[in-house]
Amino acid sequence: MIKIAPSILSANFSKLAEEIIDVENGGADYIHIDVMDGHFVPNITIGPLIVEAVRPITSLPLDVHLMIENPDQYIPAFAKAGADYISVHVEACPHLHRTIQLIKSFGVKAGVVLNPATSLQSILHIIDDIDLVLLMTVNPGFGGQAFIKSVLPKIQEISGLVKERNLSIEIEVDGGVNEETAKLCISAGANVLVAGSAVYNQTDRKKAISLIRGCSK
Ligand SMILES: O=C(CO)[C@@H](O)[C@H](O)COP(=O)(O)O
Ligand SMILES: [Fe+2]
Repeated sequence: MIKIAPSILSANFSKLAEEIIDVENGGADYIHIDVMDGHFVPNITIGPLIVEAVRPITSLPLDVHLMIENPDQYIPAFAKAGADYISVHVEACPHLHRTIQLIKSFGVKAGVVLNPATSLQSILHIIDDIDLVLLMTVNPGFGGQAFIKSVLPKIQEISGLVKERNLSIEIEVDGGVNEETAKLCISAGANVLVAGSAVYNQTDRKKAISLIRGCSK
């Protein structure tokens, strides 16, 4: 079962509630929220206040992707704001195991994110502790970038590991996912596809979501 997580980064923020309801009605499985701090990545976006405002708008799980330095400082605020998943970049976590325990202490599902250049080796020690692995298929910071195909073997590698060890970890991909690149990600073993521009740049979001999921309409 392939899940689609539209990223609101590409939504029209002047009517955010409508934009979220539109993708929920269109069959989205999660709402992906990109949090950027202007330090870990060269862009600034959303804070806990927006997560809190979005929470009552939808019954879908809120999938919060933290692209920030020192995530431990802000995890409590995002958890209290209503995040269902909080994912942190391994590149921003010198004490990754502690950070994952902090996320889970709030009853929130814990994810780890790897930049395209980061190898799976960096998360092997915490593989039994996490709910989700997010593999970036662009360099984080902006929507609308081109998919980096060289990440595909890493998706296959984590997928093989998850099967071999019979783990219940979701494998999410993020960046440049569209109707075509989605097929490559699904074949490699991903089961959650984040899509920002490929959903929100279309007027018919239901059709866009179906096409990314691999349905014919
Ligand atoms: O985390 C990020 C970017 O850093 C993403 O979630 C983007 O928002 C995805 O946008 P598209 O590449 O699908 O347009
Ligand atoms: Fe993201």
